[in-house]
Amino acid sequence: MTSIFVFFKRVYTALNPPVTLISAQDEPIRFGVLSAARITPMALTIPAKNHPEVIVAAVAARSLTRAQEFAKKWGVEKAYGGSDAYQQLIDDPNVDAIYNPLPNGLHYEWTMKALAAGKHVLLEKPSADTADETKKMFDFAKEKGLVLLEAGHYRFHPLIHRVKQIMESGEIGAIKSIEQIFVIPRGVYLKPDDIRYDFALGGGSMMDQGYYAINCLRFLASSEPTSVISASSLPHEKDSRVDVGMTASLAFPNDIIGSVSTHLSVPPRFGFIPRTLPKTDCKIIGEKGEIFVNNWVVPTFYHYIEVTTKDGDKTKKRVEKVYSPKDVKTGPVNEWKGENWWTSYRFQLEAFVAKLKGREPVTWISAEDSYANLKAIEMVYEKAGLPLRPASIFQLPA
Ligand SMILES: NC(=O)C1=CN([C@@H]2O[C@H](COP(=O)(O)OP(=O)(O)OC[C@H]3O[C@@H](n4cnc5c(N)ncnc54)[C@H](OP(=O)(O)O)[C@@H]3O)[C@@H](O)[C@H]2O)C=CC1
Ligand SMILES: O=C1OC[C@@H](O)[C@H](O)[C@H]1O
Repeated sequence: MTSIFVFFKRVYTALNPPVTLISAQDEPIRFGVLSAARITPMALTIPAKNHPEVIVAAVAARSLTRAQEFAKKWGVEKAYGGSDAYQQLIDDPNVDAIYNPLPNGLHYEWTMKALAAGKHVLLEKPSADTADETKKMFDFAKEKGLVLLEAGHYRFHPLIHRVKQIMESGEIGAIKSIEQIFVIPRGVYLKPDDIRYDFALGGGSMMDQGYYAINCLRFLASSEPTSVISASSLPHEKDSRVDVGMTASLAFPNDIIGSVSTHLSVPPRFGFIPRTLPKTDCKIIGEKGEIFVNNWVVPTFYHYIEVTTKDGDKTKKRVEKVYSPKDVKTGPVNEWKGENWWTSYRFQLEAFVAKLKGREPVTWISAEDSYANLKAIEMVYEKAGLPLRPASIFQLPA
């Protein structure tokens, strides 16, 4: 009974966090949002309510009505609409940082434009359609002295750091394999015309759930894949370049095999029993045991880590949950700021603002890391015989 109450309280507070007054000592960071994308409330406007140094100052959408509705619903001060709205937002002198949740294929163009206008950027994952574009954006941000962060939010939540800590403790012995499954049920979240099914916009399951699966493999293996052993895609019926699903197996240093399985549209069981929830599981197999992690992508709602170790004939099992940094008993994560209801997006916002303010964020996703993730995604596409997502034709004016 207590745990059901704790669950509801945590989820309710994550979605309705206490509103924090803007700090009087410091200038707040004023965000502008490119588009009225569905992810924005979760990734920015809700966490911003609770951040004492963040104001969501403006939103731009292709339709003014849509921008105004979004602004009204989420308490955003200003709305820009129309064909020039994105540029107007970027040029707004009251905006310090841009949140870019446009379709993947537009990430490069609008991030480059925002950086050119002197704005910091919190950029949705994956950074761009190609590794080459990713490098160009991060190089440009460095040249301009601006902060650019790929919004790989799960990496800012303490859960995945605890998983890595268990692996590194040697408890399950040398790591042999890491398996990632991230699949979402048909019809519940994505309509047939979703941006994820559009090749020109950088669609495909490897770009979407594959971003996380590959990222988590690389993070937990603490290395880059040396080759893709096999990769097989489930093609979209209207455009075979778009992978509705992908399974791939990758070789990592130290004889670790990583595997990913992604799907944008898992059919109902037996063709008629609907599935409702996405599945995000990770299984790490070591020489002396296993770690199973359920729901590491959005852990605040619910998750568990199950550690199984073998000692001769005896098998020991234990379950851990890491909602707050304090749940990690030893090591630097214990010192992180955060509550059990903080979402991965709230932790991410904390880090992004810290970086902008010249403080040291507790953790970060580097330019090299963002590049390497796209590179690994490209290796999978190549092995599967699919073309890379199209590079943007946008070029910054000289
Ligand atoms: N971090 C996370 O947990 C998540 C991240 N994402 C990432 O965020 C991004 C957006 O995803 P999501 O919110 O699901 O997407 P949506 O389709 O809801 O939003 C995309 C926005 O892009 C704008 N847009 C501009 N040009 C086009 C175009 N040609 N076609 C379609 N839309 C266009 C639209 O803006 P307008 O309002 O101006 O019409 C639309 O609101 C993706 O990169 C995705 O990978 C997505 C979900 C979760
Ligand atoms: O980033 C994401 O996280 C959750 C998924 O369901 C979604 O498709 C993806 O874009």
